[in-house]
Amino acid sequence: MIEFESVSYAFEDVPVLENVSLSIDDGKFVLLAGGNGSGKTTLLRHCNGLLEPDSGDVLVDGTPVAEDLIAARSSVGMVFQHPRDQFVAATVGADVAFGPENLGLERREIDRRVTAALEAVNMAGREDDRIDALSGGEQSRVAIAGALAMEPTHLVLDEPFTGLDEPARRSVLDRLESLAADGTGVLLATHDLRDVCGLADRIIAMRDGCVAVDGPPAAALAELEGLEVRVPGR
Ligand SMILES: Nc1ncnc2c1ncn2[C@@H]1O[C@H](COP(=O)(O)OP(=O)(O)OP(=O)(O)O)[C@@H](O)[C@H]1O
Repeated sequence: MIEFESVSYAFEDVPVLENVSLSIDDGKFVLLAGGNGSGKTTLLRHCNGLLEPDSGDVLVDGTPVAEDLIAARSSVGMVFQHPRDQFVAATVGADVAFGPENLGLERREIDRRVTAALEAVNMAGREDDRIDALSGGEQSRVAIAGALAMEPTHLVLDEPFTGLDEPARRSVLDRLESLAADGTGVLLATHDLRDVCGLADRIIAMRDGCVAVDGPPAAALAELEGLEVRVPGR
């Protein structure tokens, strides 16, 4: 479980998160909606300690993130908005292996995880491909595989469809749908709910650093007016 307890955070004295409290159960598909600058990225970055609250606490599986960063980062896999921001190696296999290598796992276990993570994103057997030769959709899926190789309980994604054409968007969405069906929790930040809300168990919407709406999709969608979020039918 990921829990935010009265979390506030400011960039240079400008409040960005204000008294955010919420908890996200394992195995749920949760959409984090909100317009530009509403605080989605900042909230996500608190889930695995990339940012620390000025006040309040973020807990993963009951432990404050700052107390055990390694545990939080094993439990919460992060996929950034632009996959290129997260690649550390030139080839697919080396990149996906990077996280498990840093956990100090044995080679056989690392190889097993890389194979499984690439299978999960439909990139099986592509270990030797150069990342810079992949399409945008393939890069996004490799970025997701890099997070999956840590065998996280939650996969946290920040606007993963940015810059993708429709087929690529569809293929990333299909992968997320099957991961969620297999029990991985998904927390996905987006300002465009049009073809993702059918997958969600819950929508949390932010406005000005606060949680403005939180509930099951049908109820939440009815309350999103004025939040700069694209919803089905609009
Ligand atoms: N590194 C930073 N320094 C100063 N201000 C920042 C920084 N990062 C974000 N902010 C500010 O914090 C606020 C929230 O930004 P954040 O990126 O969390 O919102 P967002 O909902 O993810 O928006 P977007 O959809 O545009 O990515 C914005 O006003 C933004 O300008």
